[in-house]
Amino acid sequence: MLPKINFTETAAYKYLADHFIDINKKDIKDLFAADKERFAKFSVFFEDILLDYSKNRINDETMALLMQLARECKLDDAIKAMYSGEKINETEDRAVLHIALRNVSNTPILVDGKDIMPEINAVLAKMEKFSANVISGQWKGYTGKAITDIVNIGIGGSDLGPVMVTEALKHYKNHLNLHFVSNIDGTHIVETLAGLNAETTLFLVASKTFTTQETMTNAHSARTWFLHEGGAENEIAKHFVALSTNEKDVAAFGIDTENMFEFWDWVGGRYSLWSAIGLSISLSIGFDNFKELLKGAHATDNHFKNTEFESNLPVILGLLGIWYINFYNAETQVILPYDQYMHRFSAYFQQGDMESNGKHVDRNGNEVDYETGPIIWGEPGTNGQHAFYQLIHQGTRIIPADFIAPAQSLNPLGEHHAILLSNFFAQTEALMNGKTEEEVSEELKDAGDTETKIEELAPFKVFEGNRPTNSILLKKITPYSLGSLIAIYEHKIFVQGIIWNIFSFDQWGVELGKQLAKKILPELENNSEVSSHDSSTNGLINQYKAWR
Ligand SMILES: O=P(O)(O)OC[C@H]1O[C@H](O)[C@@H](O)[C@@H](O)[C@@H]1O
Repeated sequence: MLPKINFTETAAYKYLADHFIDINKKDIKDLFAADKERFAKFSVFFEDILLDYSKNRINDETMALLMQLARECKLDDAIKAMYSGEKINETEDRAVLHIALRNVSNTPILVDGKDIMPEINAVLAKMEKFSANVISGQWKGYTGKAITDIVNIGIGGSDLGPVMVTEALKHYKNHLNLHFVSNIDGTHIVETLAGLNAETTLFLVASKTFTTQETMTNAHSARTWFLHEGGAENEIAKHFVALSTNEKDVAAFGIDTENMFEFWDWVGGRYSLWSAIGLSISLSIGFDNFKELLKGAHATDNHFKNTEFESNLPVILGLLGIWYINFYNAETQVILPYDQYMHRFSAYFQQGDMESNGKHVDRNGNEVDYETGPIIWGEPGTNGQHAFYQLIHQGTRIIPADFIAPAQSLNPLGEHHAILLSNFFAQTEALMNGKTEEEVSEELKDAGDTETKIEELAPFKVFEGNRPTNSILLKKITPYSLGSLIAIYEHKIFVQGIIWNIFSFDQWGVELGKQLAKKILPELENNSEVSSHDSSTNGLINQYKAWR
């Protein structure tokens, strides 16, 4: 059982509320001026990852109180509960064990008294063999040709992780072409299949439940396409495999359960890239690299479990988030990777974070009276700089930002990486320091502007600064370091969920829309006027019918 403590009733929370009044008057740049040790104090290494959190609106006391808050909320007990396989996903009566999927040290992990490691290792061995066969060309399509194209059909957690990781690790990929179909919009599958040859295409039907409407519809369309292109029913096994927990429905679809890669109900969809759902990753970069990804995540898992809170990256990041969300009323959190390969990283954590902590009922079943999960967004730098950074620099909201960059480029090209990184360093500096009216006036004077012009323009050119950022500098993007980084963010979400006293591993909020769509679908079958809904929904449906 997880602790069920209202964090706003802890002593630490009350101290933090008082402390906030004091620190809110301070500027980060003054805190730097007053403390030569600030960077050393507020930065921490984990292997080849450096987290610098010194450019935040914090001092020693803030961090000490945040750590106290974590202790009063019994974060340590919660971590132990997760790692020991307790059913901490109480509303679904399930354990939460993505950490087991990457438990490369193989220490037993028990669920209902049974060690789950042998099952995990068996699926990994099956993935290894299958990946090797497909990559080497030993696995043949129905006309005896090797596979050239892989199409992963899945949505949500059965899509976003594989997409993000295969993109982030594209540098390590082999000759196989990867495609991902998620959207129910027919355009997605039509456009994907348009360039493909059925003889050399392998479909991975990725769905934990194997009942998701989008995935099942797309999978059936892929099957129809395969048969239409010349494949026969009894050749489906050579071109369709399933990644799922639902053996019965996989068999009903016509996929040989020999070609099913299993996972388990204690793997949440948005935490499933480490499971059989990662088969597309293993096919794309080879199983050895997939294993490296798992190893990197495992290293983070050990760090999170064994390191004191004060030097624990997920704990620090989680608590800083709490500081801004619950004391500064920050509504969003922006994630800004300065790495083109990581262009889906923020999108991935939109599901990871928002589906986990977008909850308004606490673990006691009561409405919360504080804010929970933030809105997660972001794009890679430097593209974001030319799009939305204006609002981060000069808008009215406080937007805590995570800047992420690799020190080494995987594509060294002239000055590119130095220019990229100069922007990475400059942005956090600019957000912190801002630009005073004096500095602006000086600049305008140097440019030859008149006194009147200077007075007119200055207010618009002032940057108030004091905008908080974390910088995460990695040595290099490798399967291992990416695995570590993803796991850091996963555990950060866990930390925040524990403090907010919410259940982070269910997702009831995705159900209502699905139910209503199922009710509406039959109403779209004929042309008769619909009147069973509110006037807006009726009006929209009837106009659709008139225009289709
Ligand atoms: O893998 P599945 O079962 O197809 O689910 C896909 C997605 O469905 C729902 O939107 C949610 O439950 C997500 O968490 C999940 O990732």
